[in-house]
Amino acid sequence: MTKQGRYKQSGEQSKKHVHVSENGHTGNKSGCPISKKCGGCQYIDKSYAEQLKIKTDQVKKLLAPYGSVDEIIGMKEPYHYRNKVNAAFQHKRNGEILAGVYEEGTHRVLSVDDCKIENRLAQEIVETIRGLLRSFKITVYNEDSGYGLLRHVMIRTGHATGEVMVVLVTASPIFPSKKNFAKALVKAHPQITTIVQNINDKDTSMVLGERNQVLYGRGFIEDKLCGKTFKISPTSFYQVNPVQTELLYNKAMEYANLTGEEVVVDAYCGTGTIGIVASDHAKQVIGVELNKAAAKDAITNVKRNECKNVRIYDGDAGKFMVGMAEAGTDVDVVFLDPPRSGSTPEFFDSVCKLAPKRIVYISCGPESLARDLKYLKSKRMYQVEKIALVDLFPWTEHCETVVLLSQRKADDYVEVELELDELDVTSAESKATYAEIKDYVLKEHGLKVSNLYISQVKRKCGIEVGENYNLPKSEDSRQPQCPEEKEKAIKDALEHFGMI
Ligand SMILES: C[S@@+](CC[C@H](N)C(=O)[O-])C[C@H]1O[C@@H](n2cnc3c(N)ncnc32)[C@H](O)[C@@H]1O
Repeated sequence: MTKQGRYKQSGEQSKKHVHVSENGHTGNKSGCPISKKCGGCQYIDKSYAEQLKIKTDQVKKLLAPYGSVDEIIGMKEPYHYRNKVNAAFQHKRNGEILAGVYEEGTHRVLSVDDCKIENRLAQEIVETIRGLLRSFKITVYNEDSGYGLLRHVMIRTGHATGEVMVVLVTASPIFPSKKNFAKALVKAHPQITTIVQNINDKDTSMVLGERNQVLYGRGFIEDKLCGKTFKISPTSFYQVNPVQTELLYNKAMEYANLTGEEVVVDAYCGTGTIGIVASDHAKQVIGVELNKAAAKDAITNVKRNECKNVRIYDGDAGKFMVGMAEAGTDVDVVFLDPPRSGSTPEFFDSVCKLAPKRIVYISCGPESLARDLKYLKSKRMYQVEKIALVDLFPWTEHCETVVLLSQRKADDYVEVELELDELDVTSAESKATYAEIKDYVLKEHGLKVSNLYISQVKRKCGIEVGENYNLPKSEDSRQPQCPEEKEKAIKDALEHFGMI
């Protein structure tokens, strides 16, 4: 759970404690009474101008070996931008209920009067829920004893649409008077468009469980970004600062420089936002996302925005790219927007095989970005052209980076070519190419093996090699069968490459 403070808005009061910095943005010396304990806003005591400078310096230092960094794109009004608010609850000894955030590194709930970054309405709704708990006799979950019902509340708001989703996370599916509770909540805040009960009955520090039950409305909200509409479910990823996200996506589109002719990959696509925004300017967009709920939302979003040229796949981006490379798909531009931990060598090896003209890397983790750029640099195929910074997370130490890489001229690098007979169209789950398997078998066993033998053994081991790949053309045609010795050697190779 993120650790930001919240509650009763006293905007006027907090203004008394702020100071104005050189660029007119305000800094906060004492505006948040729990900032030291909460730990969510590491830069709460700095002016906004100082925050931007620190972030720029940090990224410049990390990315110095790759290129120069453009001036950071800051937020005009860097307050109450978070469209997702999580609240934890706790009973005090005197019976009073606290609603707030966990004190950093603990599971003690901190109650707060004001949070600079969270959506104001969401904060008011949390406060209302806290009040309703007593009248509805709803108990608060106690992590130590395992008793109690309400574990967390998550509120997501659509910045452009004004839609509001309240997710009540309960430890049990049995929620007495839930419909009446939902009714009372909507009466207090008619802006709420949907209420979902999420059941989390596991002993875990994860906020959300796997089951959802809609108590009111559609069970999701919609928001708009760059003129497109997006469905947001309780569990799907959606950027928390929509105002800055539009600037981030605009920068990514500028870097991609699409003309309408390109085949584009949107890797780690979440609910499909980047690919859908790109789709008006591309021939075809292929999105891939691991989280099933997000991929499902992405498919809905493709239909919702009537994008005829976008296809979404559910799966691991690295493995998906391996499959694309092995199938020899034409790709012109790759967007990737991985989680903070960054991407993988497997992903970049396949990107190099696909050889798109441009790569647009969007990152919320400068360290993992630097690591990945180092890896890409070692492949000598791409060079960094531009680096932009967009501040998506004012008052915190986090920042978003966009990097444009373009393919170096052919004589600057050694191109790795895939042979046609390597094409094994459904090899998304394979980890080594046929050539790699052949090399291994020759080196380790001194045996030469054919593609046919490899495909026979792969099939025997239950590895999908494509419906008709290397199968006899007709029922009665005779094909040589892989001898036992070679079969053993190929199996050894498959084991070596972690394929069986
Ligand atoms: C930083 S988010 C970006 C989402 C989207 N591009 C956006 O702007 O909203 C990273 C996404 O990567 C997904 N993800 C994490 N690991 C993945 C993997 N191995 N393969 C594909 N997607 C993955 C997450 O579920 C999440 O939706």
